[in-house]
Amino acid sequence: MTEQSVTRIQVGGTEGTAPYEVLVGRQLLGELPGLIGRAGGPPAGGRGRVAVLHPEALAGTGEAIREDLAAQGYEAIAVQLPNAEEAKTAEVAAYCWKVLGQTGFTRTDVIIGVGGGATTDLAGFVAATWLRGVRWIAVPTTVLGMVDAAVGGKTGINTAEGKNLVGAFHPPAGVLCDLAALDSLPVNDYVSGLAEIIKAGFIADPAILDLVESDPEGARTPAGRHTAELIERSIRVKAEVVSGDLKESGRREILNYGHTLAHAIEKNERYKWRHGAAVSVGMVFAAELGRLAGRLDDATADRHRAVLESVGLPLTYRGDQWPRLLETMKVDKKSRGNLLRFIVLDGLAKPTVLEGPDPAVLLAAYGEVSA
Ligand SMILES: NC(=O)c1ccc[n+]([C@@H]2O[C@H](COP(=O)([O-])OP(=O)(O)OC[C@H]3O[C@@H](n4cnc5c(N)ncnc54)[C@H](O)[C@@H]3O)[C@@H](O)[C@H]2O)c1
Ligand SMILES: O=C(O)C(=O)C[C@@H](O)[C@H](O)[C@H](O)COP(=O)(O)O
Ligand SMILES: [Zn+2]
Repeated sequence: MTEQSVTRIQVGGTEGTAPYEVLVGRQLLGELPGLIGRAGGPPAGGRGRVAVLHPEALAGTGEAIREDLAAQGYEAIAVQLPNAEEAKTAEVAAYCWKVLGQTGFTRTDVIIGVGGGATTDLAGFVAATWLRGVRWIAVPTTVLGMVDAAVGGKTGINTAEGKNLVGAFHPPAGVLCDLAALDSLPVNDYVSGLAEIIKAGFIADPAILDLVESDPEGARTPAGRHTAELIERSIRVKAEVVSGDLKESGRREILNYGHTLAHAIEKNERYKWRHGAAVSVGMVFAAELGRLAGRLDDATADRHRAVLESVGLPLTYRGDQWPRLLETMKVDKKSRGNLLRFIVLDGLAKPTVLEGPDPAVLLAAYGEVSA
């Protein structure tokens, strides 16, 4: 991809939803008005209303986008959200509904979520629920947001009982990934997104793992020589999966690799852990579970620790938390009644579901990630 070129990745429409594009490039914000129009925007002539939802850390960016849209004739408001997971609450959603109600937001108006995955999850959830569904556009500004959260239509909030337990499947009308946004991303947040990239490598595209292993230091920075390819390959993995299973009735579950334990860790840490850090530990756990269940070869299981550690992601969690983590995993969205279900690998890029593993095997796998 050259400096000014834009990569367009298609996400197919399914289950009554429209197809959309994920744009990857630089200086992409000029694409917003066109996307708003294609999003079934306001009546001809009228520019209508646009709500730019952004985190506190991106107040300048949010206001700049609002000003630009106002200059183009939109009635544009900016709504500041808390940073990170503090945005993914019912209270913040209710605040957004109040603002939209007071602004007279109608079904031809558009919500724009500008921020990381926590912001786009909340913005998408507000779009899914306001007036039973208005259109929205995602402008992810983190690695994790670009390669995963903004694509695929999963939106939602956390509750005291668990991660993402309230939400809706509500695909965006388009996704703008401006790689320039990554220049200001703190390194720990940047590295957190690498967990989802490495996940895509293990479940579907092993070339991603080769790229990370060839330059782990470079993988940790926006200036890395493989940055654009790592991001685009990961988006393509997600786009291909969600194009065939929007509502996770089957194959989409593979994108949840490492997440059963990850979400339990995030809840146990009161959502203070970065999602990617929890997913990293969750993937090592899932690899050990696959190995102990006789499904995964040693080389691929061992490769998990090597690749994740090479970019600075954690491999272990507190060893004294198993009972609480197990309880939380029971309300994981992949569970069916009392049946625990895990995504494991039958080999590299061969994800599958392991149903009802022996509790002793689960405990032994946890022992392998216990600090
Ligand atoms: N819906 C999905 O399919 C999906 C997929 C993966 C993850 N997620 C969710 O995404 C969330 C994690 O997203 P994340 O890793 O992007 O974290 P995040 O949204 O919490 O952002 C991390 C921090 O960086 C700040 N920030 C964002 N962009 C920045 C930038 N360009 N420069 C400087 N600071 C910036 C944010 O304000 C925040 O403080 C989790 O809640 C996870 O559950 C959702
Ligand atoms: O898009 C999906 O499907 C995923 O599982 C992607 C995950 O990386 C993401 O964290 C997702 O939010 C987890 O889904 P959940 O249904 O377990 O909340
Ligand atoms: Zn995830």
